[in-house]
Amino acid sequence: MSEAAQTLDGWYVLHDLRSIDWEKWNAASASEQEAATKDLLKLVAEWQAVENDKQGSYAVYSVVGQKADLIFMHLRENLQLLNEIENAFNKSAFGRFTRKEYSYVSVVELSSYLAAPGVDPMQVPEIAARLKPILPKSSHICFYPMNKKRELQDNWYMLSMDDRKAMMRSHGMIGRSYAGKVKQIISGSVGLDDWEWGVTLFSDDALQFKKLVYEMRFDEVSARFGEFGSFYVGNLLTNDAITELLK
Ligand code: VOV
Repeated sequence: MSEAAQTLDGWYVLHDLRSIDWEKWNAASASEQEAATKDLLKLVAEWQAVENDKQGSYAVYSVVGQKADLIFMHLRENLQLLNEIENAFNKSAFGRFTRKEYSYVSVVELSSYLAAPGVDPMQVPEIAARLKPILPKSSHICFYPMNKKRELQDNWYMLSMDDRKAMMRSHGMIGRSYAGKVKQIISGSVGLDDWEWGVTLFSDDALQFKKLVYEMRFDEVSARFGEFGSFYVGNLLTNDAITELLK
């Protein structure tokens, strides 16, 4: 049996994708619409307060294209807290105007492939901070789930640790060349959801998502082993943008 990579695991993650039922919304009275908008902004304020206390983080984006209208990303210490967030949303005046399109449950993960030997990673402040990240409020988000192949010829899980380390080093080098342009949050979901990882990218320039993902397609770990689910790309929804959207 090949040696399993050790993982460091941080906050749990919920990606919650919704569509707005515009027919219902347009049929609602102005006061109902106003109450629903207020309720959504109240939820956002609660999420922001939790983030200010460093007990979790959140992101709200509108989705471009027809897969959904909104993507909410929440990070919390445990699954119960994530469940509370989705229940509160469902019960809210705004939640009643939405349809559930997709969700993804995972946990922020760092793998040990590139860890410095003899160092306790939890004692390195930057590593601890990466496990409980405050999500950047960048202009754009890109989210997709992925697997690593388990086929006869190309089975990631049967490669030696050294081979996997070498490939992850090359992967990390490409990623690092996007420093300052793209921030990545990798969350593990083996045993939690239908794919093995959630990949969430943030950038102020959406074109950088295409450039980064394209470049990685030529790198062995993605070229040989990567399998990808649907991509969701979106624009930041500030409070003003939420009010404008629902006007
Ligand atoms: C901004 C870009 C960026 C950077 C800097 C970066 C760096 C790194 C490092 C250094 C490491 C290894 C240690 C760790 O930190 O875990 C990883 C790990 C990982 N990555 Fe990555 N990645 C990026 C970006 C990045 C992208 C765009 C993708 C999607 C791949 C694609 O083809 O679409 C990805 C995937 C992953 C995954 C699934 C893992 C876990 C693999 C496992 O088997 O455990 N990643 N990644």
